[in-house]
Formats: sequence, C-alpha cells, structure tokens
Amino acid sequence: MILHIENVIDRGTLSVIRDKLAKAQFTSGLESAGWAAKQVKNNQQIRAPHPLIDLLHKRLEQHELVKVAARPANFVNVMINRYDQGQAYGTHMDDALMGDTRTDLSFTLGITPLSDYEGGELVIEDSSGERSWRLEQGDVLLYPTQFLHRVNPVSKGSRIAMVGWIESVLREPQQREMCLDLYTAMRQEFEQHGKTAQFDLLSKTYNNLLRRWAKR
Ligand SMILES: O=C(O)CCC(=O)C(=O)O
Ligand SMILES: [Fe+2]
Repeated sequence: MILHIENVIDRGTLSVIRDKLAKAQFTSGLESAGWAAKQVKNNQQIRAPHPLIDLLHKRLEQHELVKVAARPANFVNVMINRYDQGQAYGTHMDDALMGDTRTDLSFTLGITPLSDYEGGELVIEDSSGERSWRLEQGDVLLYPTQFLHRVNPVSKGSRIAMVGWIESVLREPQQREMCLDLYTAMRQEFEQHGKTAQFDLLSKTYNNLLRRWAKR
C-alpha cells in the first residue's frame, strides 16, 4: 500500500521553512548513502538534529492518518534533501537496517511548490512496472521500503523535500493495510450510524488483531 497524503503541513509553515532553508548549510548527500547507492546519489542534505527537521518531524508524527497507516515505533534518519538542476538519485534500495532500526516504511514530504521546479519525480518500481509522483508542497508519500526506487533528474529549479524511514509495530505491509482498512470501516460505521453493535464488533476485531500483531 502506497499512500499519498495531502496537506500534512500548511503552506504558511512551509513558506517560513523555505526562507530558512535558503540560508541553511547543506552537506553532500553521499554522507548517508549505502556503499552501492553512493554510485547513483547526487544531492545535498541536512541531517538531524536540526530545528526545522524537528518541527516537520513532530507534525508528521502527530498526523492522524500517518499514525494509523504506519503505526510507527521509531523514526530514523529523518533529513531534508535538495536536488538542484541536473541532480538525481538513480535506482537504489534503501538499507533494511539503519543503526538498530529496521526500515519498514519510507516517506517523502514535499517542501518546494511543484510550480517551482521541473522533473524530480520519485519513481517506484515493482514487478508490474513503475509509477512516479511529484509531490505538492506539504504532501507526503508513505510507501513500504521494499521497492527499488529513484529520483529523476531535476531539469529546472531545485526540489527540496524531507525524507526518512519508519520502523513500524506492524512489520508486514499486508498487516498495516488490513488494520488501516478495518480502522477506516470502523470509523465510517461510527460516523454514519453511531456506536452500533456492528461498530462494537469492528472495534473488537480491530483492537484484537492489532494486539495480536503489534510488536515492540
Ligand atoms: O527524495 C526522495 O523523494 C527520495 C530520496 C531517496 O530515495 C533516499 O533518500 O533514499
Ligand atoms: Fe531511497
């Protein structure tokens, strides 16, 4: 399950953040690339701890859909990256372990308005082919870290985003999808009909499934 979540961060906040980032010191993206990914990574980044990363990270962590869809146990390597004109990140796999943390999900949060750059698609490959996203400012793509993926060359302007990885209490993508679907059905039943007998059964099953699968 790949989720595109819109408007996770409001535009006012992002505009202030972009002003600050214009003056911030970025370092080479090679610092955090795995030994094979180094061959294809060409960008700049700011790594945590950093006040702007803290602020965005907190907002992301508090977002209801992020909480329910990802069930985060830990976040790791949250960083802000920038691809200037001509820069890209070729096809690669992200490391399964970053320090002690298992990477179950990856996310990208768009910071630059789409109209300010061209290219820079995030492309995810699977056996059926590939799919690409250009994320509007404030939008998040949340995806299992299991796919080969790349960032296409930026052909005009610069693309700034925040990326990072999540270790989930639900290790398997299918578990996360089933829990999210059940949760969604339970919420809809509650909103449409109130706390019915059906709601109680959905709630019972949802919570017992989550309890059965959750590992921390
Ligand atoms: O910037 C992105 O959207 C993804 C970057 C990426 O694949 C990575 O940093 O490993
Ligand atoms: Fe990656």
